[in-house]
Amino acid sequence: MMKFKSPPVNSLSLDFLTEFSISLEKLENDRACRGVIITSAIPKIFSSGLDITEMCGKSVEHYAEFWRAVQEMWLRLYGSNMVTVAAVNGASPAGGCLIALSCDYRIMAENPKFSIGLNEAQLGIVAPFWFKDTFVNVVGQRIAERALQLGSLYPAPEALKLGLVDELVPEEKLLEKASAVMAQWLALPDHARQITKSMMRKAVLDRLVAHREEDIKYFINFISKESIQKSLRMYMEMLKKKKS
Ligand SMILES: CCCCCCCCCCC/C=C/C(=O)SCCNC(=O)CCNC(=O)[C@H](O)C(C)(C)COP(=O)(O)OP(=O)(O)OC[C@H]1O[C@@H](n2cnc3c(N)ncnc32)[C@H](O)[C@@H]1OP(=O)(O)O
Repeated sequence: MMKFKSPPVNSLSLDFLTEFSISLEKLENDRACRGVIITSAIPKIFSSGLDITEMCGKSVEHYAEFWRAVQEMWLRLYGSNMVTVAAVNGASPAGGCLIALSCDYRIMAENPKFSIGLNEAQLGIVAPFWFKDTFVNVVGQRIAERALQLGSLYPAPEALKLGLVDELVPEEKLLEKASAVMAQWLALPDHARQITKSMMRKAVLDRLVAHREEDIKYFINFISKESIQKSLRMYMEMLKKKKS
């Protein structure tokens, strides 16, 4: 089991992403480890998504390093040979949602206050093609088109209806259920499951691998625009104001 613990809200900073990727690599190389359950140690928060401060007012070199780390995390998780189960025990916007979507199975706590989705459009930014592809592979083209354009965050019951998560369980039963699902998936021979998983995900993974440097350039170009920087600053101010 991997438990995110980066207070206050498990934002995906460069350090967090690097540590996450290294942990995934270690587990992947450990023949005794056939599956991983991903959850959070922070109450009410799975992950608040990419750390916005990493995308604000930094150098081009920093943006490149950060984006490469985001790509690396996704390539490792989406391309993992292990069985991956997300036990979503709190809010899961944007990059948090991407992590859940990249797993093989998503179980969410049945709390309508917890929401999940790719809300980038609400921040005035665009979910990259590989976020979009991952989303489409889970919910299908029509639901993804609407959800991504509106940047919708869905409360747990709605997320279930759309197929964004596979099931809801009472929060106190989340890990028990995740373990039961893991046991069910691990009952199959690894080889057949892994080849099937790779077959289903290969095209989407290959697309980023083939365009990785181009994608970094797009990101830098996009995020460096003054209009985008302004949107992000306003969004951060709004988050801070919400408290007072
Ligand atoms: C041509 C096309 C080219 C495309 C190129 C690519 C373009 C760029 C693509 C970028 C993709 C981005 C993906 C992302 O993941 S962006 C991040 C999106 N995340 C969010 O919108 C979530 C924001 N946060 C919240 O909604 C709430 O914080 C949350 C519900 C998660 C928790 O609420 P709670 O009330 O418990 O906590 P607070 O809001 O008070 O937050 C506590 C402190 O944490 C700070 N915070 C929150 N989220 C983030 C974040 N994502 N990054 C950095 N910091 C964050 C918040 O400001 C509070 O800070 P202070 O205590 O200092 O006030």
